[in-house]
Amino acid sequence: MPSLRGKVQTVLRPVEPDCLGYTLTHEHLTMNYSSFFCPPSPGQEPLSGGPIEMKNLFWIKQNPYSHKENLLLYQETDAVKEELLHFKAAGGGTIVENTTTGIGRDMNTLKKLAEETGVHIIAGAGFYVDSTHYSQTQAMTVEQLTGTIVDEILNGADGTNIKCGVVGEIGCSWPLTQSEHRVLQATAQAQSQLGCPVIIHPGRNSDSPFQIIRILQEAGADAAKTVMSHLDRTIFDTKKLLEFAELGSYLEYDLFGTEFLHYQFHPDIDMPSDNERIARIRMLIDEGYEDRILIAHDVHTKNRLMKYGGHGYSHILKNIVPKMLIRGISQDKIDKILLANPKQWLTFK
Ligand SMILES: CC(=O)NCCS(=O)(=O)O
Repeated sequence: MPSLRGKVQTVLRPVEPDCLGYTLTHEHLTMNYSSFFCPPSPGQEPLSGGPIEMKNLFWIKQNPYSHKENLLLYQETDAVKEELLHFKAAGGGTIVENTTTGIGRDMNTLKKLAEETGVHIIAGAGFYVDSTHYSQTQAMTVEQLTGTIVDEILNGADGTNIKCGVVGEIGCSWPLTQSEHRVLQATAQAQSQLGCPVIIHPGRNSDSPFQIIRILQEAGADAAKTVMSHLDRTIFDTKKLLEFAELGSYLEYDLFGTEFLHYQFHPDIDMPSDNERIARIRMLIDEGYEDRILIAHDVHTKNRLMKYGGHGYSHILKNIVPKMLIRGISQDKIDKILLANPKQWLTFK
């Protein structure tokens, strides 16, 4: 088995890190999120069925998890292909596809999309949050879970010979469950065997990222090769965010394009706007963390696609980068965030 050291593993083949180009480190191209359906507020039930139309788009934007069809991104491969070509035309090179076991990972579709668009696609190994763990997953030991993750990277996932190139997004709830704890330990063991990149979906509590990094490190992981996703909705207090940054993981703001009044998964959380995300990133750069920042959109519902009036996969390149420049983030720093940092993270050690 040739070593992956110094390479990035896409769904087509291992490639040289220099060929990645602008990289979004947290997206989904095909996924089934139906198990996270949130029943709508009383009186709004009729809105959750039926097709996505102009007249219900605003409601879906505010209640993305209450519209049944909106959760079935896997039905939109043709639109996703078109939008990947749009991403490429906007200067994009690579997408890390974070769909793991439990939310409908589809390796064959990822391979086809990579072949047909020329965009580098990197697939995720491992498991999403506990509520999606199969009973077999719940029953597995850390060693067995490690074996599965390693196999998905070295030999291929889901009965294919198409290989994953990162571990994650590894799903964590708050409070963390025992099964998620074992998956984290297995993630750390796989990382220490393979030198691979890891990406984590934390629970919706500001203590969750700290707990996760501690568990990973105790099990042998390298925080410097690990991404903490979804910081947009997880750590709001500046002092606490800087304390977390000190632990050494990548700091990912990956919900660009998500702007709504009411965050259905956690009503106590006010989802920030894109302008607030840019201000946070600016603060982290000013504090010296420019080598640790990553950004993405985490497209995972249909309404985020351009086909349905959403921003697609090009919003960061077309709209966020120009706004970052206006807010005093230099092109040099932007290139770190979209080019150098992803390349560094994705290269096997
Ligand atoms: C696919 C996925 O994990 N979506 C949820 C993102 S969120 O930050 O927990 O809302």
